[in-house]
Amino acid sequence: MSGIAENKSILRCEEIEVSYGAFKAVTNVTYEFKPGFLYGLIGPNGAGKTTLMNALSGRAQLSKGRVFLNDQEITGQSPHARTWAGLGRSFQITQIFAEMTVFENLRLAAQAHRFRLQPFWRPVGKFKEIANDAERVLSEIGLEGFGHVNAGSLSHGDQRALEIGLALLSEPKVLLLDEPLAGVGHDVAEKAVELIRKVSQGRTVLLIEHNMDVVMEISDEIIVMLAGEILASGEAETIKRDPRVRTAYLGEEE
Ligand SMILES: Nc1ncnc2c1ncn2[C@@H]1O[C@H](COP(=O)(O)OP(=O)(O)OP(=O)(O)O)[C@@H](O)[C@H]1O
Repeated sequence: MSGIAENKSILRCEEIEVSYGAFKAVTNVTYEFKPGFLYGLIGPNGAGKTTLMNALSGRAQLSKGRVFLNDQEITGQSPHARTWAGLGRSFQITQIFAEMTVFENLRLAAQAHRFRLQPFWRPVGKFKEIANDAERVLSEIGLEGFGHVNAGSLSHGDQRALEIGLALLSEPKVLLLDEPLAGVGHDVAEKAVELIRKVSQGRTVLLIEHNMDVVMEISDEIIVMLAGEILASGEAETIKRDPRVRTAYLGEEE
């Protein structure tokens, strides 16, 4: 491997493959994710986007290939170990505790992170710092007024924001977002896009999103998948003009 290329990427996968029996959901994917970039991952249903994200986060087992975070090989590490190493993710399916308040949800995640960092903390400062972490993220995700509301009674859009907040509490360097706008109404989508922009400051984000306008507007680089492989990648304008993408994905003839 070239030393220069390795130093430039924060996350890298080499020739990865995920198989379900004889079916290859992801095949021969090699990619370097640069620090501070926002990547939009697109492709038709079943193209392998979520599987690729799962392969990076450790939720899908590789049948081939390797994954590196900051040049450290993480192939075979558990999702938890990867989270601790700086690879965070939020899910397509809601992960929040509906019966607990928004603040309690955040505080639990903050507590898990703090205890992992410093398991032998003195209890005196502990609760204050955990509460501060939770407050900071509450404001970062724009839910300041909702700390005491039960998470289950938040609007769908605010629940998605809370999920992003839970992921932020592990202080990820790389954040994987699987359809954070899914089911979010038009009226709040703009707010959600702003949140994604905000959380992408100073970190690398990989975003799966079906809304093409959003992806084209927000991404520094777009990765197009088709049938388990990367068909094309590049800036929005390049991708929009790519005849392979237009034919295979956007459904247009050249
Ligand atoms: N656990 C599994 N067992 C068997 N097949 C699976 C499994 N998970 C995914 N697949 C298959 O792998 C392929 C890729 O699925 P994946 O969910 O990664 O696609 P996607 O691009 O994220 O699609 P969508 O946009 O619909 O979410 C699909 O054909 C899917 O049916």
